[in-house]
Amino acid sequence: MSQQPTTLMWFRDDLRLADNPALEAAMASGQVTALFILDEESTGIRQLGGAARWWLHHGLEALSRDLDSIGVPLQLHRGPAAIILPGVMKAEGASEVHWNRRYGGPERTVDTTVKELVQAAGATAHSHSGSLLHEPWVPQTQDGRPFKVFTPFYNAVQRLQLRPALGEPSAQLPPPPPAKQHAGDNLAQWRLLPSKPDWSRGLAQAWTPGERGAHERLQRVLEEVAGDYGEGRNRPDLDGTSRLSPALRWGHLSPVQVWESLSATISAHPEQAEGARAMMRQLVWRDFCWNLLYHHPALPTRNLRPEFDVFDWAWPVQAPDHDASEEHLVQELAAWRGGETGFGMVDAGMQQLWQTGWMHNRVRMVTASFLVKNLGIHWRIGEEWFWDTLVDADAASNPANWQWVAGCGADASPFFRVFNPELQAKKFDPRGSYVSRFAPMPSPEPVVDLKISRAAALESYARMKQH
Ligand SMILES: Cc1cc2nc3c(=O)[nH]c(=O)nc-3n(C[C@H](O)[C@H](O)[C@H](O)COP(=O)(O)OP(=O)(O)OC[C@H]3O[C@@H](n4cnc5c(N)ncnc54)[C@H](O)[C@@H]3O)c2cc1C
Repeated sequence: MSQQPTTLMWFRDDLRLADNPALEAAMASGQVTALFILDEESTGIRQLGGAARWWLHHGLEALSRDLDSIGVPLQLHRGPAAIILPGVMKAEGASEVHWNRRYGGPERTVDTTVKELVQAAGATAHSHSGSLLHEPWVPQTQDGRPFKVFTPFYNAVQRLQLRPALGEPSAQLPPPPPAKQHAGDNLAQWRLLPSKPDWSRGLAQAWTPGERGAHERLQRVLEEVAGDYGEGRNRPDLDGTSRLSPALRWGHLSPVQVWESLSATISAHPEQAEGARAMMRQLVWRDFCWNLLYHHPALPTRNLRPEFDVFDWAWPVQAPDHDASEEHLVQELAAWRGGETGFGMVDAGMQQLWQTGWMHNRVRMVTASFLVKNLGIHWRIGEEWFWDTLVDADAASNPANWQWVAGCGADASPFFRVFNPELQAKKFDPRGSYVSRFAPMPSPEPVVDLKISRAAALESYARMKQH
């Protein structure tokens, strides 16, 4: 039997076997060796947050087991991808590498460099579309520009043809030779898990990272959540949303798989169509955020609306009785992070985030609005905290949503919407069960006066508009 050429599959944000276009193509063309590179050194690549590292550790363990079952070895390497990947190709004698595309600025630069190096070495690099519903350059306005507002983007996406989801690849034969010596790191060497203290118990109780856990949750969502999503989605006290965000973030599921499953639910159970369609619309929000990042690579750090650069969150100074000293702001920030602001909905959200690595969307909006508008602290500081603590933190959805709440984002969100955490709690946690589950008791003294701080925010905004 002739020896098949070795092909590399480079995993990144797509830790799954099924509906993985790059893996499918790699397996069609040769004997596959899989690779994951922990790259925290290439220019501009953002270091993963603590909760993300926890997820990555377990996600890679699961991936490695799943790959084992189809006879594909997984190598782990750490360092700049532009050095590591060509090195692995050489060591393996690989003539091809496949990956699913990434859309952040620094990641795209790395991928372009890697492609050039691979080609210069006489091999080929193939990129595939596997992590979004549609590539970010596909939905366009009538005059060929990227969208800046969600609703027309959503309408345009509705008119596009979605690729069909792929199944799981069959096992490769003959079985691979035993792992070569020095074929990468051991996962434990990366020390992705927290120790001293180990704060991950709540995360471990809440989540099962990996493709299997993701499919189990998807099944449950289809059976029990999607139909009522229209009403349940705003209720943090209920299991009313999919909680698939980390599975989508790490690519244990593709958005195409979720979309297809929801479409099938609509066909089989038309009475669930409203809820399922509302959930599909949220998947388009995910694509929209990646569109924004693709077309505005500075999204994680720069206001999308430049007029906000002038005023840049300096308004607490304006509130008559507000202590705007740096020391006081640091205390307020600590109260926000620690869930000790004295506002039940904010505190419950921040505690849920700390304990489980996830927070309900409505509460994310409330806590973000509170930080930016009532405490007058820059959205970037909140974004960084979420980046560190969310298991689903991603380079597009996190800053895009922070900017949306702050009012400086691309979407036409009215800045004047300052969420009132007390009213939000009454409306969306009517029995108080969410707040009493997560918020500390007794509730601390409120760190700020809602009315005064709101008025100060609005006044500063009005002044900015006059600028
Ligand atoms: C300040 C702030 C920060 C956020 N940071 C992130 C983040 O880092 N990563 C992240 O995935 N989401 C983020 N979101 C969006 C949203 O809160 C989460 O996607 C959602 O709460 C995840 O829960 P779920 O899976 O149950 O969502 P569901 O309501 O079940 O929605 C289904 C899927 O659609 C996508 N989705 C839903 N809402 C949004 C949205 N507003 N923007 C982008 N995608 C969306 C998610 O992939 C989600 O899993 C943020 C929202 C806010 C207000």
